[in-house]
Amino acid sequence: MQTTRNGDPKVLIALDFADEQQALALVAQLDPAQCRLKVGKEMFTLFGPEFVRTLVAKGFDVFLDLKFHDIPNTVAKAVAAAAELGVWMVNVHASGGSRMMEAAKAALAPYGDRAPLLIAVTVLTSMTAEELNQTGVLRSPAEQVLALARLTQQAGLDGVVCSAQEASLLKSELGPDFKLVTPGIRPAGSDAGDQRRIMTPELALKAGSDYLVIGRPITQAEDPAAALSAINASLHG
Ligand SMILES: O=c1ccn([C@@H]2O[C@H](COP(=O)(O)O)[C@@H](O)[C@H]2O)c(=O)[nH]1
Repeated sequence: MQTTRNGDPKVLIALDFADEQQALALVAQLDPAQCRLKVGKEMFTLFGPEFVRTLVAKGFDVFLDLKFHDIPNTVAKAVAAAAELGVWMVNVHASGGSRMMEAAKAALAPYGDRAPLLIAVTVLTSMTAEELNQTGVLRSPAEQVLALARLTQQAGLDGVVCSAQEASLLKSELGPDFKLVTPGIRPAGSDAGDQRRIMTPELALKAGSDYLVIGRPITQAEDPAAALSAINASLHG
């Protein structure tokens, strides 16, 4: 598993921008010891691997959030390509199944200590119980998250993406070392937007989240660096 030069900042800032220069202007105000960065589908599709390499070269730990979901051979090759970029974390969808997750894990073995953390998405934090039911899953979000997290742990991955609302359940069922990465984080008073299973940063950390994914509450703030500092202060307080 990749060792990091930056300590262990808890906040992963979701860089969801259509304009690369706007994203880089924000990054210029940030310190790799205070946050990590997440690159998702929008920026990767627009600006490709070179954008990821730029962030890595600036000394940031990068979570490449492309949520791979495909046949085992394809996903294995995709996570190996992510490892080549030098990212700190990469993810797949747990609903791709055990064989797919095991293939992804095996593809990272040659990277040894340089391998990124490999985690799996359970139930998207934007989904309600009703929306989950519409996909044919009749369990509650918490039950489905736990079932997929167990499958992920059995496949040998490092952790899952879930909402902070499931964090205490997962920590008690799966143990302290299994990493919980939680989007849907909203400081008190901020707009939920399309997120549904949300929690404040302080409560998420107390509930057992290892890493908090925070996008718009920081990136759309009048002063993003100040918004990050306030969140970090609330976590240490
Ligand atoms: O279940 C999930 C998985 C991924 N995400 C991603 O996290 C960020 C959240 O951004 P906000 O602006 O804080 O809502 C975004 O990039 C999503 O693609 C998620 O929200 N939920």
